[in-house]
Amino acid sequence: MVAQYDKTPVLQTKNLVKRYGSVTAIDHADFELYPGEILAVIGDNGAGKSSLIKALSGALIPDEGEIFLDGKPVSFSSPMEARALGIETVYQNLAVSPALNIADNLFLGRELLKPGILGSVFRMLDKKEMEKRARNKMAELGLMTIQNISQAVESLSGGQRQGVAVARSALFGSKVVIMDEPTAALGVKESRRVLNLIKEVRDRGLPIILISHNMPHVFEVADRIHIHRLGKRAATVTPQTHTMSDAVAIMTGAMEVSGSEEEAA
Ligand SMILES: Nc1ncnc2c1ncn2[C@@H]1O[C@H](COP(=O)(O)OP(=O)(O)OP(=O)(O)O)[C@@H](O)[C@H]1O
Repeated sequence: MVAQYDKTPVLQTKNLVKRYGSVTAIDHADFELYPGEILAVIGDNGAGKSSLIKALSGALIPDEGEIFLDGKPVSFSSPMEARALGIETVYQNLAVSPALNIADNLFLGRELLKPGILGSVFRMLDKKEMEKRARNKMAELGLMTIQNISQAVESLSGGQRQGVAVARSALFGSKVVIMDEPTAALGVKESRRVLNLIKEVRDRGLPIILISHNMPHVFEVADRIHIHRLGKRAATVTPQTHTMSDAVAIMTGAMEVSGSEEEAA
């Protein structure tokens, strides 16, 4: 799917504010994610990226401002509410439960029950159906180098584990997938696989917000790059119009971006 910048943003914020005492973590931040794109969010430590992502995923309730999903105002008071609306977040650390198998991980917290009375009254899990759907999703995303869906996740490599987390988000994220530093703990080869997977998810129609400190990764996969500084967007650039050093300069305040450039980007 090609990014559609003439459409209504899938996810948008206007004038979002979050204060922690005297610290303003989100300072009237605007943000837009368009259909079909990978939008990277970058910024220096403490710029407010996590706070923004938490607001978008229901983990933080903003003090002011608005969030729009498909153009409609929304508010979430918990990550569960954001998930129910199709916003799925893959956190770096809480990606998977090692002791569980792949299928169980994919359906963790959203287990399918058997049809009829076995499910509705006896709450029996539909293991076969979950395994079938898990296998299909993993195959669809090119992850079936992992042969055995009932293999414990602790026996997988870091990249494969991240793959399971990405597959889970693709399975349930109906509108948006947010990925927080998905390659941070991975080696070169594994990072490559996960980056390809991220592109695959985008190409299948789910827009992605990618938070990363890894500039080469950002510049490789992002369609646009939202640069966050001092609690708000300093600029939105693309890998075609700006270099990595431009992005770092904007991030640190060494390069000023005029209002019109910000608007045009
Ligand atoms: N729960 C909190 N209580 C108090 N201050 C907070 C809290 N969470 C974030 N902050 C402050 O808000 C500001 C933005 O933090 P945030 O974690 O959003 O930045 P970040 O860009 O994600 O940083 P990093 O890249 O280091 O993770 C920082 O000054 C931080 O100290």
